Amino acid sequence: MFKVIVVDPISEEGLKSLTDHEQFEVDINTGLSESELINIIDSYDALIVRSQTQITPPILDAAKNLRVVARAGVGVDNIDINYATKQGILVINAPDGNTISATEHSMAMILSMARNIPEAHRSLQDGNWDRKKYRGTELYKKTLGVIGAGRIGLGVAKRAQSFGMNILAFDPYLSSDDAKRLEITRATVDEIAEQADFITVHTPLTPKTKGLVNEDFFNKAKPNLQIINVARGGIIDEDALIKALDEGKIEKAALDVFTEEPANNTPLTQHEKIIVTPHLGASTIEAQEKVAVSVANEIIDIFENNNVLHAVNAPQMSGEVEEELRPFVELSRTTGEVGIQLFEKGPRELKIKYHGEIALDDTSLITRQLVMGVLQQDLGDHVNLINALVLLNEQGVTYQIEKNSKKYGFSNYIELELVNKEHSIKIGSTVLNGYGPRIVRINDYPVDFKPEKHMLLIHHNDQPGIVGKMGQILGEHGINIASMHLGRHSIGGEALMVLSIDDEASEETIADLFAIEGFQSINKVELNQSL
Ligand SMILES: NC(=O)C1=CN([C@@H]2O[C@H](COP(=O)(O)OP(=O)(O)OC[C@H]3O[C@@H](n4cnc5c(N)ncnc54)[C@H](O)[C@@H]3O)[C@@H](O)[C@H]2O)C=CC1
Ligand SMILES: O=C(O)CCC(=O)C(=O)O
Repeated sequence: MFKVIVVDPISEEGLKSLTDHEQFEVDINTGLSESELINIIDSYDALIVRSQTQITPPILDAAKNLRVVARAGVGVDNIDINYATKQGILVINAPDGNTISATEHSMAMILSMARNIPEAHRSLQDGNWDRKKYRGTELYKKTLGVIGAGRIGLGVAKRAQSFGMNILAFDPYLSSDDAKRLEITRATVDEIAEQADFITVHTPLTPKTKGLVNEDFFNKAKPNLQIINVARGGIIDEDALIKALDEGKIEKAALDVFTEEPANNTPLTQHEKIIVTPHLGASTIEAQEKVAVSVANEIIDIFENNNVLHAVNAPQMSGEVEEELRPFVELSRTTGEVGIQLFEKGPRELKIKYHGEIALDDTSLITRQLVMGVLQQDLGDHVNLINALVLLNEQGVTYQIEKNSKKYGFSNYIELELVNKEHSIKIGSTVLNGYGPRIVRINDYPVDFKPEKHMLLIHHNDQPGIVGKMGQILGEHGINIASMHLGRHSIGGEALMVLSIDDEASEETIADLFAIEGFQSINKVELNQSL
């Protein structure tokens, strides 16, 4: 039984798949303070929020059993993503459930602003009949600047086109092909500032987008500019906006979002040239149901099938893909475990190479498994697919990835190199058709073995009789050899022996083996499990 807590008001109808599911117990407990949530969170496996509840480090620290934080909406600014990631807690969102509602709200804001609807409504209610004062502006043949051409931005662009507007868009991910197909002109932020009659922003709030529309922008703007923000407070610098409106540099603004919400104590909500709504973009029956259905179904899929469709802090994972990549996934974690045990000291850098067909795949899951293998030795179960790269960074270890679709002797080849100032170790691995996962290279030695739970890797001189002596000593210690592989550079030169044994070798056994003439070093490798 998995326990889920819902801490913000969310469509209960939309949560039905979860509330009706026999494997899940759902508690709806909204309006909790931070300390109230801290007191109860440790018994829950999943947490569902909208935008009110702030998911802070103290809550995540107390959430000892939490696997998933689900945001029933797009923006995840109320969740401390970095901290959740560090704690190994998956964060998901519902990125398209409220797109249509936010798009339509943006159009409503543009139209209300252009036609002075809120002001005219209020004036008429006050007993006036003032038709001249509330003369508006047509959208037809005007230029709309869209900053952030994602789901909502493009939705607004499409609707604005049906009003006969020309669209300029700025988004680093908008390709020229897509722009052409959508009949949108790609433009810079400056070009939008200089040419647009209306502007709408639809980016997330990031260090790059914070204050993207600022005093400098307004100085370049046309005096008839009307601007809206239904994305996140702060993308338009609020002080600069008030100044530009007061100085007549632009004409009007419409805001659904604010840097501080609830926005009860700001001149923005009282300004005569600004129309406002209290973050209503996603507030429709349909959007709230869709986002609730989305997070409810995804939570079930995560706990039942390990499928993650809308991960915010992890690669997308699906049970199916994982099944397909399973041999590589297990092999890579094991490769990391073998690598760190052979390296002995802490590495400063990991160099990961993907060669052959696998280089064409999304390898993020495999990279994380390699890193998990490396870190698990010291960090144990705390490391998982969500936090592996963050914890690696915290250990002061960098990593780099090289991909080459050319084959490297095998149709697929993964190489992990652990590096520090003094030395480096390379472990090469592959999945052989019909034979499964294999380690095929250790440094410059070609080898071929399936990693097993108890192993010994012995550097020795290639000389007659050495294998017999080793077998005899292991026998005397009651240790059976399951398999043995030898790799050497040249006859009589340095060689590497890889032994799988049925039981762990004691320190005493290793000391006795080390006494064999010609043995240079012995590394004991203990894996969490055999492949
Ligand atoms: N007011 C409300 O109730 C709602 C607000 N939102 C907010 O609307 C915003 C957009 O949401 P979606 O369209 O669903 O997201 P999306 O992820 O589909 O689109 C965001 C777009 O912004 C672009 N972008 C990111 N950084 C940029 C930059 N520096 N300059 C230009 N473009 C940049 C991205 O490339 C992406 O195409 C988000 O902030 C979201 O939280 C979403 C739903 C409801
Ligand atoms: O849940 C809400 O009403 C806010 C929606 C929103 O801002 C978002 O999804 O980013």
